[in-house]
Amino acid sequence: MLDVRDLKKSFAGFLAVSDVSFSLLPRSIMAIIGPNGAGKSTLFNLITGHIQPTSGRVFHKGTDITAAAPHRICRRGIGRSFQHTNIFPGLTVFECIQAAFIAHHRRGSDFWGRAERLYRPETEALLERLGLADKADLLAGALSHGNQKQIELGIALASDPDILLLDEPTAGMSATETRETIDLLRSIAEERGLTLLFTEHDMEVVFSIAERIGVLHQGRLIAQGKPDEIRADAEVRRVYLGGH
Ligand SMILES: Nc1ncnc2c1ncn2[C@@H]1O[C@H](COP(=O)(O)OP(=O)(O)OP(=O)(O)O)[C@@H](O)[C@H]1O
Repeated sequence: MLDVRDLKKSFAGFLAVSDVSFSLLPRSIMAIIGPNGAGKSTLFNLITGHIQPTSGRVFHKGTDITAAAPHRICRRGIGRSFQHTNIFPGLTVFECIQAAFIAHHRRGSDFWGRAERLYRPETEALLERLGLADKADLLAGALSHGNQKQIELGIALASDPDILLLDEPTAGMSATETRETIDLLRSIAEERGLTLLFTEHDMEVVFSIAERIGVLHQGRLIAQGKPDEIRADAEVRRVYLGGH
């Protein structure tokens, strides 16, 4: 589904990502973990075309997508949600998701169509699935942080991705919201046959949902493998996991 080969990004001589290689099988769930500044966001930005690599390649289903424009990569089926929520606070929850459907289907410039009539059933179904149906008419900006992250997940799902990149999907959530979000992600991924790649600082989240884990340290992927293998890896324990 995704093949990252020898990816490298240098910022004025500083190697933020260094020779990173890994592959994602269809329907797999992989976490990228590592301390602050390890290069996780840079790696995601390289995959989604938001920054250009110094060298290395990214393949999506066998096609080289290295350095393609972000909207093209999104349209190919690589969706993303960000660490800091990226919603329109002045729109209702319904309008946020509806706008994402409209944007994905490029209907925004449809002069004769009334935007508010478009994609209503799709929007309603997705809100229902996210557990946000009862909040559809509330302003997105007035919702809890956890609900706003769910809206963001909905915006990413509206583009019907086959891979979803999630940057700290449970950051800032309460324990209950975190548990609900993990359950939601797992079940939506299964239903839609999604491949998930996510970063996360909460090790409980990582070890409860990831089938594979990659550990970034100073830009290098120092280990990758199944959760048990990562837990037992001496170098990973030394640089990152500590007591986990
Ligand atoms: N545009 C940039 N110019 C220069 N240095 C950068 C740039 N973007 C990131 N870096 C540096 O690259 C390194 C990796 O940063 P990155 O944000 O990818 O780490 P991260 O693992 O996502 O951290 P966090 O967990 O805090 O989000 C850091 O040292 C950062 O200062």
